[in-house]
Amino acid sequence: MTARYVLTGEGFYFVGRFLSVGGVHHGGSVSVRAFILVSATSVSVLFIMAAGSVFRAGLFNHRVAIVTGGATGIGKAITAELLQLGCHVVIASRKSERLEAAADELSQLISSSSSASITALRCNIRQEDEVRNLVASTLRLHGRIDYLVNNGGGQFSSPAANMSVKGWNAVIDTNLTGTFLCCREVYSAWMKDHGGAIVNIIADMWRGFPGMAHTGAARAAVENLTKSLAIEWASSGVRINSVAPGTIFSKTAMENYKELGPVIFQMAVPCIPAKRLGFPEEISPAVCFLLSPAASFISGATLKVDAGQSLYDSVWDIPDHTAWPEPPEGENVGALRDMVKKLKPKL
Ligand SMILES: CCC/C=C/C(=O)SCCNC(=O)CCNC(=O)[C@H](O)C(C)(C)COP(=O)([O-])OP(=O)([O-])OC[C@H]1O[C@@H](n2cnc3c(N)ncnc32)[C@H](O)[C@@H]1OP(=O)([O-])[O-]
Ligand SMILES: NC(=O)C1=CN([C@@H]2O[C@H](COP(=O)(O)OP(=O)(O)OC[C@H]3O[C@@H](n4cnc5c(N)ncnc54)[C@H](OP(=O)(O)O)[C@@H]3O)[C@@H](O)[C@H]2O)C=CC1
Repeated sequence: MTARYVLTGEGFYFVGRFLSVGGVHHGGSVSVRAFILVSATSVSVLFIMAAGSVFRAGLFNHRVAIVTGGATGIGKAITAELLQLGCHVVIASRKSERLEAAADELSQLISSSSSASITALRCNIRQEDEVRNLVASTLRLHGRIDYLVNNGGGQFSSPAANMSVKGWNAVIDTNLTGTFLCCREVYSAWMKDHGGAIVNIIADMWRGFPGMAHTGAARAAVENLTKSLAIEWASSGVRINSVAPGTIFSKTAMENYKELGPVIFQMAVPCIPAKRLGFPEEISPAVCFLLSPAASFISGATLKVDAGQSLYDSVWDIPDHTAWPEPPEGENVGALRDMVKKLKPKL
């Protein structure tokens, strides 16, 4: 059953709390699905999920967020969810056309009674002066910055041996240094004195990132940066956490890899315990949770949102080879040779 509601009052923090929700509050504008459990003696609302957000509408009213890369893919889903929660969102990236198109589209999500707004600002996070301008412009516009989502970034696919220094640096400068610059500027200009919450998007780089080693190195560094800043900035009331997505499909993510895009995404599916790709709308609730008061005691943490992918298989195939040095001679190597001799006739 689908209906239209505005969720107000207490209750809608995240899915885990749904079963303790006592009442449903009706109004007008956020589309939700209600699952109704009917038994012989009672009819009860089992749980309710907003199409755009599972959180309480108005949770981020009058708050201000910067989302880098907020015009596409995961960043766009985060922006949409923040807007539905009443937040003023500034989206920032390099391509003005994309930014403006997304701002136009996403502004349709804002109901006339909402205090939310969306602003598009061009910024290359690799450029220190552009990051400084982004933060200054946001403060001029809204007078505060409560949240920063470092989502802008990316990489190209290449064996490490073929990477030029320029290509390596482009990825490190974007994913690591860009994230650092955004954190530092937002902290210095606002959060140092007023607190706030930061989420850094990293990746499933727990077993390395073969085929995209530059991004694996950068994301692992951002995870460590997150921990350092969680300690250094705790006394300012700043919480900072990371979200590590698994393989998340979006049109723009696929296009980034050009003709390899469909192959890269298709190859990942067997390695995902869910046996399907993830979607940006499956990342944004984790980000909103970490920004929200529901995460008030969480800092320096990483939330994997990958359906268990990081615990499972790798897309990187290692062909059979004899390139490794022989093991040291001894009784165990001898025993192995004997075992192989006995097994061989049966193979
Ligand atoms: C599915 C798996 C999980 C998915 C994870 C995701 O993140 S999905 C999200 C995916 N979304 C994104 O990743 C979105 C954002 N990504 C990007 O903007 C780019 O991928 C970027 C980070 C490389 C920056 O690029 P840019 O053009 O602004 O950078 P630039 O002009 O400053 O220097 C570029 C230098 O880097 C090199 N090089 C670049 N491309 C290739 C290549 N294909 N081949 C080889 N090399 C390449 C080359 O050396 C080049 O210099 P050259 O030889 O031209 O003088
Ligand atoms: N999709 C996936 O499977 C995974 C994605 N990630 C990461 O999540 C983030 C979002 O990716 P996704 O939505 O999938 O892919 P997209 O390609 O849609 O998003 C990347 C975004 O980053 C922006 N961006 C790139 N470089 C810069 C820069 N120098 N300055 C400012 N903005 C920049 C891009 O905008 P513009 O080009 O206009 O600058 C774009 O909006 C990225 O950091 C990505 O690497 C992590 C793990 C898995």
